Amino acid sequence: MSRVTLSRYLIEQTRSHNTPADLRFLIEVVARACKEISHAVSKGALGGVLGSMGTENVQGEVQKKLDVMSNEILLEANEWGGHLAGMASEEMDNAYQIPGKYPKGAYLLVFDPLDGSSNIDVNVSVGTIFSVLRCPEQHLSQNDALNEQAFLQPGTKQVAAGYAIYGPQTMLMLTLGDGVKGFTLDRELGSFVLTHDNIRVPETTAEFAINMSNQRHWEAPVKRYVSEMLAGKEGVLGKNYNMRWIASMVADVHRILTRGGIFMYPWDAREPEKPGKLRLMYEANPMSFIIEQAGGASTDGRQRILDIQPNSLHQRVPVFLGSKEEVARVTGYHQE
Ligand SMILES: O=P(O)(O)OC[C@H]1O[C@](O)(COP(=O)(O)O)[C@@H](O)[C@@H]1O
Ligand SMILES: [Mg+2]
Ligand SMILES: [Mg+2]
Repeated sequence: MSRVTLSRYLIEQTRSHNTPADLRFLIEVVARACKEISHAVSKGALGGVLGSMGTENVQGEVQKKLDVMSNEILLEANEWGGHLAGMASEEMDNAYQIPGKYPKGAYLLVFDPLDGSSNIDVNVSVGTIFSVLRCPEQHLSQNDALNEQAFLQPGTKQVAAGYAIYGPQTMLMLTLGDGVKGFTLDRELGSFVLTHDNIRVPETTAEFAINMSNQRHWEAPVKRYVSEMLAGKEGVLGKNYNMRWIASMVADVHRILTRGGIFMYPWDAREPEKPGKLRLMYEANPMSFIIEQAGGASTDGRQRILDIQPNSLHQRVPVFLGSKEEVARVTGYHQE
């Protein structure tokens, strides 16, 4: 069997689907950075990479050493590639402009450098989530400093999105807007190899993922939906549901891409002023693009996530994504 590496797949895309060459190079650079992060994560205590930095990010969350390292790896790898005008990250207060360069690259890269990092010290799968947007024309001129405004585009404008998952295997899941492909890192070859073609999320499911400890703080539609699932065969939904919660969005979404399910992180009343826990730009948008491209659905309970017009870089959002039928059900409950 001839192996299709990520590079070969991207070259084919350039030839047959007119994927721009600079987008192809950009994805290659991100994939290379993910290999480096995978290597750092896999070293664990041997590499002295576990534990916290003793700092907080802009959102007041404790930064792990690997959060900061992963962020630096992505910045350094992409800074001089020539394909970007700027980057934004969950771990940086402000948008990052590629220094001293004209003309600027055509794209913007947005990422959660290490998702699920609270799981690092207990050796559970974590990952890198990324999203690629076109830099709006007016921000490409020589004199215009790149600011947050350039990034505030709805998820429908993404030209590519993906995540790398660092688990028993390191995988890269990618969409260029034409389905979802899965690549597994072959460590001997040093390449991501296409192993999962045409990934589809089943439309129905009997598996849900939510942090149940927040149940008492949820809104009524979410309480209703989860209690109906818990009622099982004897309840109104007429079937037994299974529950999983890894507390790493990449790992929970990866399971859903593999065998279906619904993932929920709703608004809750612990911090009522926060719309949700997950970040629109770094987590919800790229994952929603991937899930939709695999035949699933994604909403904030009221509207399609990809249609939301962002108003700030670090904006948060409630998330309901996965198998179409279940996402439609819980979204419908919010509308009743
Ligand atoms: O600990 P909780 O509240 O269940 O939250 C888990 C969620 O938080 C996250 O870890 C947030 O991501 P970060 O690790 O990038 O901050 C998601 O991956 C996950 O779904
Ligand atoms: Mg995250
Ligand atoms: Mg993170």
